[in-house]
Amino acid sequence: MKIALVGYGKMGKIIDEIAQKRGHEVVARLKETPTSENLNNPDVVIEFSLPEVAFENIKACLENKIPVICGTTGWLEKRDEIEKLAVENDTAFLYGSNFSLGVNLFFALNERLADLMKNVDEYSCQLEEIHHIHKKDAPSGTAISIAEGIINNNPKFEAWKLEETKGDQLGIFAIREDEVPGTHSVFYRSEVDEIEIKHTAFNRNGFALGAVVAAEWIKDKKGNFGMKDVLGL
Ligand SMILES: NC(=O)C1=CN([C@@H]2O[C@H](COP(=O)(O)OP(=O)(O)OC[C@H]3O[C@@H](n4cnc5c(N)ncnc54)[C@H](OP(=O)(O)O)[C@@H]3O)[C@@H](O)[C@H]2O)C=CC1
Ligand SMILES: O=C(O)C1=N[C@H](C(=O)O)C[C@H](O)C1
Repeated sequence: MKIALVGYGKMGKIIDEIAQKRGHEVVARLKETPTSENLNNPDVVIEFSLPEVAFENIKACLENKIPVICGTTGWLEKRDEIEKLAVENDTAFLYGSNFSLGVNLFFALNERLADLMKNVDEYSCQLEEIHHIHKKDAPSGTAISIAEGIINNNPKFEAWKLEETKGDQLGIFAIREDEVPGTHSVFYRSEVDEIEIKHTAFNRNGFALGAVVAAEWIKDKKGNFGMKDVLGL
């Protein structure tokens, strides 16, 4: 496949390497808004840029009828508009807050545990995410996905907020530390014990591989998708 990379920072560079190892041609490496010219006629775009520019980047690609794999987080208030554009332009869009296989298995485990806990009043629930000091958004997109998984499976919670859990607001602590690639924990605490489920990324390779696998999957698809569709979870 011909892959265009929109956003060429920590993630873009690793995706470039993995895509080429898997036999793909990387036809663009952009650090600016994509156009029909600078994209260089790709089969698919993989977008890992910044929260403040992702919407315009994705919009430009979809309006050129090019399918997009988006990993950029922190822009989801405009997701509905993007998903409408994908349908209107007869192309495909796939957003993943986290493309690693491990985190997507963690998402399924988290939802099952939340369902088990919905009738158990002895435990409080708290989320924690730890990332490198360069990260622009908080909480992480992965933490938001985890929170949404709990909210959708446990009616005790209506929404999420930064900091401690209070009433029907599920708390997320966002910690920025050194060069941490991404660690996510869910804690259930009672007066007598604690249950923790945790995912620790050792590096960014799992994120990058998942994005390239999603790009291979989305070819010839139409509509809006997530990593659950790619992995069959
Ligand atoms: N879904 C997932 O699995 C993962 C998602 N992410 C998310 O991906 C995003 C990128 O992360 P990361 O690579 O670490 O961030 P970086 O800051 O390392 O890279 C961002 C890149 O975007 C470039 N950029 C700036 N403006 C534009 C623009 N208008 N159009 C296109 N590119 C632009 C930057 O260029 P310049 O260097 O000139 O500023 C830089 O190359 C973040 O939102 C992060 O949360 C990260 C890891 C995994
Ligand atoms: O910025 C990062 O690095 C990461 N961001 C994503 C997120 O916001 O969840 C995914 C991963 O945790 C790394």
